[in-house]
This record gives sequence, C-alpha cells and structure tokens, in this order.
Amino acid sequence: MQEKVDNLVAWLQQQIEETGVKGLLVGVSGGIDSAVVANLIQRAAPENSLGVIMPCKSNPQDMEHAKKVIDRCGINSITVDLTETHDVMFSTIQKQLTDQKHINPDQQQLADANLRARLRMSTLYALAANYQYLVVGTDNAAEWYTGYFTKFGDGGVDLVPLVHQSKGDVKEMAKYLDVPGEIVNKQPSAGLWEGQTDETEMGTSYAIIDQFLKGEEIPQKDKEIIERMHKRTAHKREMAKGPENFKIL
Ligand SMILES: Nc1ncnc2c1ncn2[C@@H]1O[C@H](COP(=O)(O)OP(=O)(O)OC[C@H]2O[C@@H]([n+]3cccc(C(=O)O)c3)[C@H](O)[C@@H]2O)[C@@H](O)[C@H]1O
Ligand SMILES: Nc1ncnc2c1ncn2[C@@H]1O[C@H](COP(=O)(O)OP(=O)(O)OP(=O)(O)O)[C@@H](O)[C@H]1O
Ligand SMILES: [Mg+2]
Repeated sequence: MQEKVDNLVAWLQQQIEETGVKGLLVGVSGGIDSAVVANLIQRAAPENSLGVIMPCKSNPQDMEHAKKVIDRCGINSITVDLTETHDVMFSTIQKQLTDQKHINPDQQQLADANLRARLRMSTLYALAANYQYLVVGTDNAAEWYTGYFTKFGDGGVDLVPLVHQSKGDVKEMAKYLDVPGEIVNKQPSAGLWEGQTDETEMGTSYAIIDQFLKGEEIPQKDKEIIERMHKRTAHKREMAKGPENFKIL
C-alpha cells in the first residue's frame, strides 16, 4: 500500500511540474473517495493544496465528516455553501419551464441533482483559476466504467488519480491513510437527494463491480446492469461529437 500511495503522490507531483501550475484542489464531501484524494494531494503539495467543502442542501453529517477529513489530514480548506445559489438557479429554470408548460416532473429530481454537481464543478474551477491550481477528481475505476458520475459535474476535472483503483482498493488506501473509520465504513452516497445510496440507485454493489473489473465471475443480472451502464455512458468518457464529413484536419 505504501508503494501505491507513494506512486500516486509522485504522479500528482509530476502533473504539477509538467503543467506548470502551483498546486491542486479537490471537493471534500465527507465520503471516502474525496478523503483519499485530499490526503494524496496534501502529500503531493503540502503548502499548495486545498480541500473545498461545498454543502448544497446536504446532510449535516456529511459536512461534519468533511471537516474531520480536513482536520485529520491537515490540508488547507475553504467552505462555499451553494444552497442558495442552487435554489435561485433551479427555481428560475423551473419557473420558465412551468410558464411554458414544458416541465417534465419525472426528470426534476435528476436535473436538480446534476445541477448540484455542476455548481460544485464551477466553484472548483473558479477557485482553481484564483490559486492557479488543477482540479482533481475522485472517480474510481468502478464509477468510471459504469459512468456513475455527472457529466461535466463531478466528472468535469483535470486529473483522475483513482481511475484505475477499484472501490476496494480505495477503501484499503483510506485505512492506510488513517481516514476516520466512520467515513471508511459508511455507505457510499452521491448525497444528491435524501437517502440516496450509490448501490441502491445502481442496482448492484461496488464489490460486484470490482469483481467484474478484475475479470471474475459475477451473477448474470449484475453483469447486464454493469454492461448496460457502461454502454449508456460511453459519451461521458469521450470528447463531444461533431459531424465527421466537415473535418478540416
Ligand atoms: N448518447 C449520448 N451522446 C452524447 N450525450 C448524451 C448521450 N446520452 C445522453 N447524453 C447527455 O448526457 C446527459 C446525461 O448524463 P448526466 O447529466 O451525467 O446524467 P445521468 O447520467 O442521467 O445522471 C448522473 C448519474 O450519476 C450519479 N452521480 C452523480 C454525481 C455524483 C455521483 C457520486 O457517485 O457521487 C453519482 C447520479 O446519481 C446519477 O445516477 C443527458 O442529459 C444528455 O445531455
Ligand atoms: N458537499 C460536497 N462538498 C464538496 N465536494 C463534494 C460534495 N459532494 C460531492 N462532492 C464532490 O463530488 C465527488 C463525487 O462524490 P462521490 O460520492 O462519488 O465521492 P465521495 O463522497 O468522496 O465517496 P463515496 O462515493 O463513498 O460517497 C466527491 O468525491 C467530491 O469531490
Ligand atoms: Mg459521496
């Protein structure tokens, strides 16, 4: 584990050097993935790293966990509360849709949730411009393969150090990095609505996705879910498409 952590820290330092930026920042949610990334960037750039706490109608316990992560790893931090910003923006959009009688009630929960993730992304880039830092993402191999992230939201980042780590690997790394036990052991959640957990929403578990990614046998039902998610979200892992027949280069 020490070797893996040292390699990831060295890789982050190399990215700072190659890109000529001053440091790195990450959104700290109170979940395990961002706890690990906060520790990694703090090790990579102790004086030039930042953890950003961005509550947006969030569960208060997540905020407490986020603060614990920050205190335990000693990273500099800033809190930007996006609750009011989200309220104004989402209600303005809903009002226009309602006035035009175009509102689709079935899509509102997802639209609300993804707007939270995209407001966080915009906040991180505003801070990155200020400090001349890069935005570091927290997606692990399971989330990346299944596309379980918001396009241009939590997926809108400059670096993804954990993209080749399974959720199990992230958990082992968190223990090694001394992330508080209550964070290591809680149910993964995007926290985008009350009671949301990743595994209930996906209909499969991280343990099974990890097995699938390692080429191990898993139940047919889970295989179908994982392959369907992967196929449906291919666009999130690619550049935006343009018409092929107008290519000039
Ligand atoms: N074939 C295609 N080619 C190009 N673009 C395509 C497309 N199909 C949809 N799109 C576009 O993509 C959009 C759908 O993608 P997107 O906006 O991402 O939305 P979507 O994938 O529907 O939702 C995001 C999912 O990620 C989960 N999430 C989000 C954030 C954090 C976490 C977490 O684990 O913490 C999890 C969230 O709970 C939800 O299940 C469509 O509205 C459309 O604009
Ligand atoms: N309230 C928040 N404040 C700051 N960043 C956030 C917040 N909510 C989400 N994020 C960012 O979005 C990322 C994606 O969330 P995700 O839930 O996948 O990761 P996590 O919370 O770190 O771990 P877990 O998947 O175990 O819940 C987070 O890692 C974090 O960088
Ligand atoms: Mg989370």
